[in-house]
Amino acid sequence: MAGHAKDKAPVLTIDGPSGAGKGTLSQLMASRLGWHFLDSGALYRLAALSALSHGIDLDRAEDVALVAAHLDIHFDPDSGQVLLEGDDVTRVLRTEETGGAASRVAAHTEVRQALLERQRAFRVAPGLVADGRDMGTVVFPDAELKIFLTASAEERARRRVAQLRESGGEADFEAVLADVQARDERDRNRKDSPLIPATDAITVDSTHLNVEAVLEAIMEQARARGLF
Ligand SMILES: Nc1ncnc2c1ncn2[C@@H]1O[C@H](COP(=O)(O)OP(=O)(O)O)[C@@H](O)[C@H]1O
Ligand SMILES: Nc1ccn([C@@H]2O[C@H](COP(=O)(O)OP(=O)(O)O)[C@@H](O)[C@H]2O)c(=O)n1
Repeated sequence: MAGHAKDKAPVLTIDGPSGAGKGTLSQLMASRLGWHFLDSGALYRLAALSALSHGIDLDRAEDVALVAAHLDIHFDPDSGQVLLEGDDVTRVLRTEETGGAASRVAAHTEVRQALLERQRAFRVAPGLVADGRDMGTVVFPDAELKIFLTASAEERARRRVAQLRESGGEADFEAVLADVQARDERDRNRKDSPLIPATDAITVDSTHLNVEAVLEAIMEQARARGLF
């Protein structure tokens, strides 16, 4: 079939703004399909943390790209622990502050290029579910199924506050909403790989859907494309 990557493992991409449920749904879909999972945002977060730990100004594109190209990461799938250059960054990786730093380094073309092949290397049999901002537009433009997962900014901020509180942190709704909106704005307006649905993406608005309902909506699309 024209445009079908027959020689490559199939890919399901889930892109969208912060707190839309991409990570949750990508992991659920990966386990339903028995496929691998790529959390591309974690790579941008790790690149930002690595730059900060080396005292590199996040605005210096080429310097950040250099650390991004040489990330020394260990991920323990059983415990979920993440080590960066031997340091345990599991908790700091998920903070809103790190998300903001990730979005700053993600605006640099040099950094995006440095991470491109590393992301594509996750595409191995039997398949890949990839979560991010540009999975369907830039990294895997020939993906078999592309989902653009959205929700209102208020709902996404509510989810993030609940998530931060559950993990023992403190979170103020107005502050989180402002952070989420600032990050969306930067991600949508950057020149390279902005947050935008691929022309062939299916948009799923999760504002009024629980996780089960979103999973069912994505499963239906996956079934329709013969991914099961
Ligand atoms: N449809 C949904 N309804 C309610 N809560 C959700 C839904 N989808 C995800 N969540 C919760 O919202 C939080 C953020 O989800 P996450 O998957 O981390 O989003 P993203 O990866 O898009 O930033 C998590 O605590 C998750 O359990
Ligand atoms: N494919 C990707 C994934 C993340 N990112 C950047 O990395 C930041 C953190 O991504 P994330 O997916 O971990 O963030 P959340 O959606 O989990 O809040 C985003 O705000 C983007 O700026 C990107 O530019 N491209």
